[in-house]
Amino acid sequence: MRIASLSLTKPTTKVSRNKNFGKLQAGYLFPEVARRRREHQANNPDAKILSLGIGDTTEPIPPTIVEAMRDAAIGLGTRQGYSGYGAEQGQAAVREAITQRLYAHVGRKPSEIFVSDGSKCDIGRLQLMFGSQVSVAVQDPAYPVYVDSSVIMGMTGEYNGQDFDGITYMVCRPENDFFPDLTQTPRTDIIFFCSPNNPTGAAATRQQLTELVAFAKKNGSIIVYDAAYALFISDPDCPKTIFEIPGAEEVALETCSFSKYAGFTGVRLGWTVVPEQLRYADGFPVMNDWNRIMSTIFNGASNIAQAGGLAALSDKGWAEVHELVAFYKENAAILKQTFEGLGFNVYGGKDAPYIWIQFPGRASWDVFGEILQNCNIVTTPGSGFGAAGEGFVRISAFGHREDILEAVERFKKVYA
Ligand SMILES: Cc1ncc(COP(=O)(O)O)c(CN[C@@H](CCC(=O)O)C(=O)O)c1O
Repeated sequence: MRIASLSLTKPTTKVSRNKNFGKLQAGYLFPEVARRRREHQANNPDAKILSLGIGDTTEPIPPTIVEAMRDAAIGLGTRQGYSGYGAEQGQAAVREAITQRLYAHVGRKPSEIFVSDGSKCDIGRLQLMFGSQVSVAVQDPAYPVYVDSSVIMGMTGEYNGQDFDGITYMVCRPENDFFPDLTQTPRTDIIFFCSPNNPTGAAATRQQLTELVAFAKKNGSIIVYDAAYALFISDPDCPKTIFEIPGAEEVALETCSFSKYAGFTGVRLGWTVVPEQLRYADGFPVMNDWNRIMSTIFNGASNIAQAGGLAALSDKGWAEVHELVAFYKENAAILKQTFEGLGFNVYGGKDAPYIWIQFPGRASWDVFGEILQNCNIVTTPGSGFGAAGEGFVRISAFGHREDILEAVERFKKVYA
C-alpha cells in the first residue's frame, strides 16, 4: 500500500498532528517486511520467493464453514434472508456457541463474549477504552500491536534508542524459559500477555499462569490475555484460556480470533471475553465500558462472517478446524526439525505456528536479509517484536506443504 510521501508544499490545514505518532520509529513491522520483499523481487525478477514471514493462513477454509457463509450470502439476496445491522455484541447464537465450545467449562457466560471483526481490532479498541493514563507491561518480544497502540494512545514516553519509556518490558528469552521474572517486574495497570506467544511460540504452563494471575491480583492490574493461537497448544499442562486459572475472572479479559483457526484472516471474525467480575478500582464493571466502546465505534461483525463462525463451532466445523490447525502444526514440526538438524537453537513450533530461531550475536534484520538473499525466503526479524527479539528470526508455519518442503531444502543448502 503506497503512503503519501512527505510533501514539501505549504499545508492547507492548521490541524496539529497527534504527537504520539511522531514517537514511532518506523512503519508497522509487517508492511516493512513486505516492502523489502517487493524490493528483492524487483531486483531478482525470476526469484520464486517463499513467504514464511507474516502469519497469514494459506489453506482453503473448510467446506462446512464456506457453505455456511455461501448460504448466508445468498440469503442476503432474499426478503426473508436479508439482515442489516446486528447486535454490536454479536449474534446471540454465535456468543452462545463460543461460550459452549470454549468457556462454559471455566465459568464464562454468553453475555461476557463480545464478537468482533478480529483480535487486532479489539486490541486497538481496548486501548481506546483504557485511555492514555494507564501504565502498560508487555512481554518482550511480543506482537507489535501492544506497543505501537500504546504509543499512539499516548501511554508511553519517547523512544530511548532501544524501546519506549513508560512501558514495562517483561523480557522473555531462553534464559528464563520465555516467562518473565515477576518478582522483578514493577506494577502496571495493564499487562498484555500472549500465550502461545507470538513470536517465540512459548506456551505458558498452568503454574506460570497461576503466578501471573496472583501477580495481577496483588498489584490490582488487568491482564489482556491474547489467546489467538490457543488451539495450537498440545501440552496438557498449558491452559488454552486464562480462565482455567481460578480467580482470573477478577483480573483478566481475553481476546481471541477465528483467523488462525478457520483461515479467517481475510474474513475477519474474533471475540473478546470480559468477565462480569472484572472491575475498575471504583468497582465499575469493565464489561460495561467495553460494551459502550463496541456499541459506539463498532457496528458489529459481518453477518456472513458470523455465519461462518457459527459453522466453525459446530461439531463438524470444529473437527475441520482441528484438521486445519493440525496441518499447520505439521508444517511447524518440519521446520523445527530441519533447523534443529542444522544445529540451531530452535524454540517454539510445538504449541504454536511460529518457530523462533537464534542467531547468536547477529542482528536480526541482517539475518532476515541474508535469508531473503540466499534462500529467497521471507521471514520476520526478531527485533521487530522488541529488543529482546534481537538475534532471533521468526519463521511462520503458515504455508502450502510443498512450499514448506521447498523452503527446508533451501535452508539446508545454505545452512548445512
Ligand atoms: C498474538 C496475535 N493476536 C492477534 C493477531 C491478529 O488477529 P486478527 O483476529 O486476525 O486480527 C495476531 C496476528 N499476527 C500475525 C499477522 C500480523 C498482524 O496481525 O499484524 C503475525 O504476527 O504475523 C497475533 O499474532
